[in-house]
Amino acid sequence: MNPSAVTAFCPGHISGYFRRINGATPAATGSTGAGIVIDSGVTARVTRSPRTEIRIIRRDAQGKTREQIAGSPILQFIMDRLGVTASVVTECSLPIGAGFGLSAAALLSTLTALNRLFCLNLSEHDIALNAHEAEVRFRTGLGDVAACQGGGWVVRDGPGIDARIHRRYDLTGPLFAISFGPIHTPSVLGSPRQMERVAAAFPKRTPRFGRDLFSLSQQFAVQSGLATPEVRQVIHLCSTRNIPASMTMLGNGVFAYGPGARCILEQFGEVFECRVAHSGARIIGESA
Ligand SMILES: Nc1ncnc2c1ncn2[C@@H]1O[C@H](COP(=O)(O)OP(=O)(O)OP(=O)(O)O)[C@@H](O)[C@H]1O
Ligand SMILES: CC(C)(CO)[C@@H](O)C(=O)[O-]
Repeated sequence: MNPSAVTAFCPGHISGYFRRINGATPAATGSTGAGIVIDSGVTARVTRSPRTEIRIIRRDAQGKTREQIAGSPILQFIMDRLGVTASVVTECSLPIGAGFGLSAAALLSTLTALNRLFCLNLSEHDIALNAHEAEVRFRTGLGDVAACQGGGWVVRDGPGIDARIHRRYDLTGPLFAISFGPIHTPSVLGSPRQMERVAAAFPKRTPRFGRDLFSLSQQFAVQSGLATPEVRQVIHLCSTRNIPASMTMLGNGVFAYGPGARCILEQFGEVFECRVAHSGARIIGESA
């Protein structure tokens, strides 16, 4: 029997460094780079409905609603493309637009849930392809969908979801992040001048281990000109205490590794704690 409601979860992704690659199609367009798939992301609950209604809810650590947004053009686009209507409620606790890859997580969790609700017979590959193409079209991300197909800290060797992706799990401790506010991703990704600086700052080698990812990302954040003064200040303070830290691409924020990071970050604002995720999008519940 077909379920009446399905809930799916997808982890978020913090990009440490990236370079835009333009392909002939959205599927072949994306980025290479490295980042961390995190165990905090987006949960999407979908139910049958004659009209599509989308609600985004952001909650605090206690489950209290902090923010509610009606509608999501990118989710609406993907649903129109699939030819389905449903009521969709997404929930997250990390801030939107702050470099946690939540648009990719929202797409992947919603598509995973819709696929089950309507028995669409899409493979995981089809789901990732649809999500990636939507991200590229809307300029909301380049490499987040590719990364969120699995867990770990990741190095992506090419653009798109079929690129070789190396997943590693040697960052076993807690990660902490703060946000000074969003950065409008489409404006940065759509600026040829900014993309030139980003390409020039792309590291000449790949990270050898988890902490190395932070060093390369830090150099990239500064050399690309993307690091804001407040991000630079926090990263500098972390460096003086030997704490790996860098900028959450593309958000005005910092992510840092290890137990000592919390007390530094909390001097600057609300601290979000997460860990490296071990898997990508999945169904977490359904009702008959
Ligand atoms: N949790 C969510 N639920 C549903 N839609 C979302 C969610 N997060 C983002 N979106 C959709 O994606 C659009 C673009 O989001 P945006 O790229 O700014 O967020 P992000 O992915 O968190 O940011 P970043 O690219 O910095 O990682 C939003 O305007 C919204 O329509
Ligand atoms: C462009 C980007 C930094 C923003 O989300 C990310 O998608 C990436 O790493 O390609």
